[in-house]
Amino acid sequence: MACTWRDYGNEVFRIPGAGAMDNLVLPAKYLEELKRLPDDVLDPTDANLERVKSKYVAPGIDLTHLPGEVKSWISPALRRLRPEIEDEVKNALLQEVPQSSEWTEINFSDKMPRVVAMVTGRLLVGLELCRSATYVKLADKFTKEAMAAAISLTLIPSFLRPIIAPLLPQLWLTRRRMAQAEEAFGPTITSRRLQSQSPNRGDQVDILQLLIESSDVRGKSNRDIAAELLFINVAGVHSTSITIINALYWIVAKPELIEIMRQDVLQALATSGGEYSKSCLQQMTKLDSFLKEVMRCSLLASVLYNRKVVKPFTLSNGQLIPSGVNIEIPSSFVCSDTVNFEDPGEFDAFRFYNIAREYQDEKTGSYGPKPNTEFSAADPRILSFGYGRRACPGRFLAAAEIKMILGHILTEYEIKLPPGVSGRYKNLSFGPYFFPNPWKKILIRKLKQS
Ligand code: HEM
Repeated sequence: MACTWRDYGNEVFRIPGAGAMDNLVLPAKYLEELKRLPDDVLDPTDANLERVKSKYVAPGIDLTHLPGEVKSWISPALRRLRPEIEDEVKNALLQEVPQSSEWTEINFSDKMPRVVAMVTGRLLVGLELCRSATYVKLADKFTKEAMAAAISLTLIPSFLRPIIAPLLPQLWLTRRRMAQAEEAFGPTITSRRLQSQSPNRGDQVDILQLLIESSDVRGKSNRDIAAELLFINVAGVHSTSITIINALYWIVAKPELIEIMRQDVLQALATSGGEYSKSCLQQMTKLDSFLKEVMRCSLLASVLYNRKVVKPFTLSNGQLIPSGVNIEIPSSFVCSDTVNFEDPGEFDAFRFYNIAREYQDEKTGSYGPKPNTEFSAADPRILSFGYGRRACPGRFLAAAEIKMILGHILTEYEIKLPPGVSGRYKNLSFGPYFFPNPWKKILIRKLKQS
């Protein structure tokens, strides 16, 4: 009989893999003690780069400093650039979504990665580049092809990878995209290098500029910088667009939610003069709860919180964890455990909204310290954004983008399942990854302005 997470979710167990080292799956009860271990004992960067097989996808390119650079840049950038994100959301939806008042079929798996590439690109590379057809195509295609290459490599035993990798068509594609990116972004990188040396250097605020400036110190080429940009897209665009598609598949399957979420967005916008300000986004409490439930019920992977063990350590139960192995936490088990959630098998859009309200002060209306009810919290009961010091630094940006994109779709369009279709489109899985079925369609039409 097949084993389930319920049989093993609370034990340490080993997954013999095709990798050089096995994966150890640790129960979530150890998260707090794992969180206290320094990076020279548990290393997320190595584990994440191994997961995307960067050694093969981008040979000879050092990507280890990227998490630090993204982390230092992202929060100030989000504070400064929120209006620009909103502007780009409007532009990207105009470009990618049919504007007809007649019902039209749309495949969001094709369209959403391009929308998110443009919106995230506005922060990463600025207005001019993020709207160029070549940038959007490269960001979209490289993200998909790099994920496909990583998954294919995972299936090949590690000792055979150096021999088989050069024969893999997925790797030819990613290498071709990197060469195209160097050619396409090269002139911008070169001209910005010159500007940054000039006393009249403009106040560029995107990450491309930071990568260029740090590359002068690190002696990096245009090829290195172009590859770094593509990998930031892999981190940012893929998970954000999958989360939006998951949310759309849930909401059309439960159409009674559409009007409730639309009103939640409109009421929040009414308090901010129609602008997606920080406080307006925070006031979309029902949408926030819905999105967190989407994350819980449509996980991106069955195991998360990947770390490479650099030095051996001992768990509080006395078990020695040796160096060299990868560890991970069984997110599929954690987020469906009755210890963490009541009726975990139910999709309850208001689950976190209702929990948060229990913590609301009746007199002032303000919330006390809420137990991780926000979508963007790095919640150990769901783990979609990881956990601890090295949790996803892009989660606040992702939350802002997702709310703005869904907010615009809900308030400017009507959406529904095609005739004859009912229920939620089932997600597909490959290895530990889950993703929305890329062949499914939704009907959309522009809302009539009253
Ligand atoms: C819904 C969208 C997103 C999801 C679900 C997501 C998920 C994750 C997860 C699970 C991790 C590993 C954390 C850990 O192991 O503790 C991570 C790390 C990371 N994410 Fe995200 N992410 C999202 C969006 C973004 C965006 C928009 C960016 C930036 C543009 C970004 C940049 C990063 C970076 C740089 C890391 C590595 C952090 C480190 O090693 O310190 N992510 N993300």
